[in-house]
Parts: sequence; structure tokens; C-alpha cells
Amino acid sequence: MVKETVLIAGLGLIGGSLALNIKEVENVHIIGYDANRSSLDYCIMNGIVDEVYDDFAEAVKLADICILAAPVSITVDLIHQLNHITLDKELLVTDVGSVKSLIMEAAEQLTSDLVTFIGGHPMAGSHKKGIQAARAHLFENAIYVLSPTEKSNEEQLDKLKALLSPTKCKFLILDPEEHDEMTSVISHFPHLIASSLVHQARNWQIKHPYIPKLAAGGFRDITRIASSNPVMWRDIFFQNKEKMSRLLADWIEEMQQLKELIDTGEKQQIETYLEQSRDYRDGLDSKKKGAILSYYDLYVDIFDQPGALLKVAGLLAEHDISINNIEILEIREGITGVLRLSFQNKNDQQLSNAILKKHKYETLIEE
Ligand SMILES: NC(=O)c1ccc[n+]([C@@H]2O[C@H](COP(=O)([O-])OP(=O)(O)OC[C@H]3O[C@@H](n4cnc5c(N)ncnc54)[C@H](O)[C@@H]3O)[C@@H](O)[C@H]2O)c1
Ligand SMILES: O=C(O)C(=O)C[C@]1(C(=O)O)C=C[C@@H](O)C=C1
Repeated sequence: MVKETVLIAGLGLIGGSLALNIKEVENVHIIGYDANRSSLDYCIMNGIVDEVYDDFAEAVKLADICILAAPVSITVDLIHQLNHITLDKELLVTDVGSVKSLIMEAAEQLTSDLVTFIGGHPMAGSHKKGIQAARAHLFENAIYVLSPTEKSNEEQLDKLKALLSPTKCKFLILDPEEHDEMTSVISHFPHLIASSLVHQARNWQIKHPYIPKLAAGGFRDITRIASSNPVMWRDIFFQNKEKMSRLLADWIEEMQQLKELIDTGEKQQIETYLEQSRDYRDGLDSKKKGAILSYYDLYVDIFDQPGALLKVAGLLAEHDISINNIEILEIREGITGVLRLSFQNKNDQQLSNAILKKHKYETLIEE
């Protein structure tokens, strides 16, 4: 079987994580392109790709499949560049951009008969950036949106799905406009709000220098994503500008209504508002509904002792249980803190609960 060459253009968190998965596919030669030389060196040193190039045109001429994994504005530029590169074989191009419309518009302007584009977006990531943050398991069970074009056919779509199959993603075909509206609500706008909450705290810190010390689990949970990559998010906000602006207008109106309820002391209405929000949020996590990817969580009380976390992880490792994520929700000196352990399946969650209980840990299972 002839080896296919896959080019990943942009070897950061997402491009690097995809490379780690595509390595599992047989008969694939992975080449990488990035504007940052140290990312390319890191990829070679760690065997993430087979070869690297610092010239896009040179690399793309060698490729059968090209995955564009740079920030969205750069992805648009790279698609435009494809029109000025002379190819001598067919090329299937996809991307991973968080906003689809402008990327798909650029793809429609591709002139070569040899080039076919299928849009893509894995609905998983993190607030970290760069190749060092790349992880093979990043996409497990996540939705992977694919947006075929008029020119693309089923065979090409299947080829792409096969290439991405080690990610263990669930593929979902979406129209770009629909995609951008939904992601603006569930991904892009929440990032803006998280950042605005951090700004608000920073402004109040002028009056109350002690504010950061009071920031406990709640503030940390809701603002984690404010630590994300500013360049990437700036690009996302502007590529999805109209939808962001509309959501901001809706949000301002809703905040105005809430202000009035608070100002006029409408306790019952505020309680109802909170109840409705809690019920919808809890429903999103429901494993039966499967609306949001949720892990099987187990909460464990631990004391602030050296090695407490290692001890819990060690006990589970002895039983070959793999933990998907560990998060310290809150820990203060000398008192109990809470560890949130997330597992991929119910069996691991239940088994871990039994093991930790046997070792006298206080646990709580999230059903
Ligand atoms: N981070 C997430 O949670 C997430 C999730 C899904 C999709 N995405 C999308 O994935 C894409 C990449 O995001 P990321 O999180 O991997 O960012 P990242 O910053 O970790 O990686 C981006 C990479 O692109 C490279 N790059 C920048 N300019 C370039 C250029 N001109 N030519 C070549 N390479 C260039 C950077 O050097 C870097 O290695 C974005 O389009 C983003 O919208 C991000
Ligand atoms: O987990 C995170 O930190 C993310 O922000 C991931 C996240 C999101 O959920 O909004 C971010 C951007 C994407 O395009 C897809 C996923």
C-alpha cells in the first residue's frame, strides 16, 4: 500500500494533538509546517511528526492531505496561498478552526481542480497553547464537526474520518453558518464573559487589595477559560463578529432585567431564574441525554498534606484505573480540600469509589 503524506500546518495544541493521533494510522507519513522554529524542533525531538518544513509551499506540494491548524485568520491566509502554489497531485484540505464561515468562503475560492476542501472543528481543547500542551487523548469522545463542500464527495469524507479515527471523536456534519451560531453561544461568548469577570475583579482589587485571596472554587471554575490564548480568541471573536455582537446585545438586555429584579427586591423571580438555570445546566451533564461530553466524576475529600494527591492517584494506578482528569477544587491550609477525579466510564468510577472508601476516604459520586 502506498504511503500517504499528511501535512499539519500549525503545530500547536490542536495540530500537535492531531499529529499524536494520526501517528497511529498505518501507512501515513506526517510532515509538519509552523512559523515557529522551536515548535518544529520540539516535534522532531519528540517524534510527533516525521519531517518538518518552514516553507508552506514546499511542504504542501508533498502532501496528499493537509490539515490547517493555525489561528483562524492564518488559516484563511493559507487557503488563499494554495491558489498560488502549483500542485502536481490531488490534495484533500481540512482545517480545525473554531469559526467556519470565513474559512469556508475562502475555500470556495480555491481554483485548482486538484484541491478539495472539507471544513473541520474538533469541539475539544484547553486553555493551554503550544506544542508542549499537545495530548493524544484530547479529543476522546468529543464531537468533531465536519463541513463538506460542493466539490467534496463521500469517499473523501470517509478518508478524512478514517484518518481522524484514532482521536475517538464523534463526527457531526454541520453547515458552517449553523456551526458558527451554535459555537458562538456555547463556546465563544462564554470566553468573553469569563474575561470580563476577571476584569471586574481586577478593577475592584484597587479598592480591596485582598480580593484575589478570597477567590475560591467558584471564581476559579467560571474563569478558567480566561487563561486561554489571547491571539487565538481575538481571531475567533472577530471572525464571528456579528454573532458575538448580537449575543452581547441580548446579554446586556438580560443583565438589565436582572438588575431591575435585584433593585426592586423580586426575590421569587430571582430564585426562579436560578432554579431554571440550575436545571438546564444539570440536564446538559446528563449522561443519558449525552448533550455535553461529561466524564464520570468522583469527589474525594483530602487533607492538605504533602503527597495527598499522589497517594490517591497511586491507589488507583495499582488497580490499573486510568484517571482522565484530576482537579483540586479547593484546598486551604490544614483543612479538607476536594479532589475531582474524572473517569471515562462508570465502571472505573465505581471501582475507584470502592477502593478509596476501603482506604477510609470520604467520597461523593456524581450520578
Ligand atoms: N485551543 C482550543 O481549545 C481549540 C479547540 C478547537 C479548535 N481550535 C482551533 O485550532 C486552531 C489552533 O489553535 P491552538 O489552540 O492549537 O493554538 P496554538 O497557539 O496552540 O497553536 C497554533 C500554532 O500555529 C502556529 N502559527 C501561527 N502563525 C502561523 C503561521 N503564519 N504559519 C504557520 N503556523 C503558524 C503557531 O506557531 C502555533 O504553533 C485555531 O484555529 C483554533 O480556533 C482551538
Ligand atoms: O476546554 C477549553 O478550555 C476550551 O475552551 C475548548 C473549546 C471550548 O469549549 O470553547 C474552545 C474552543 C474550541 O473551538 C473548542 C473547544
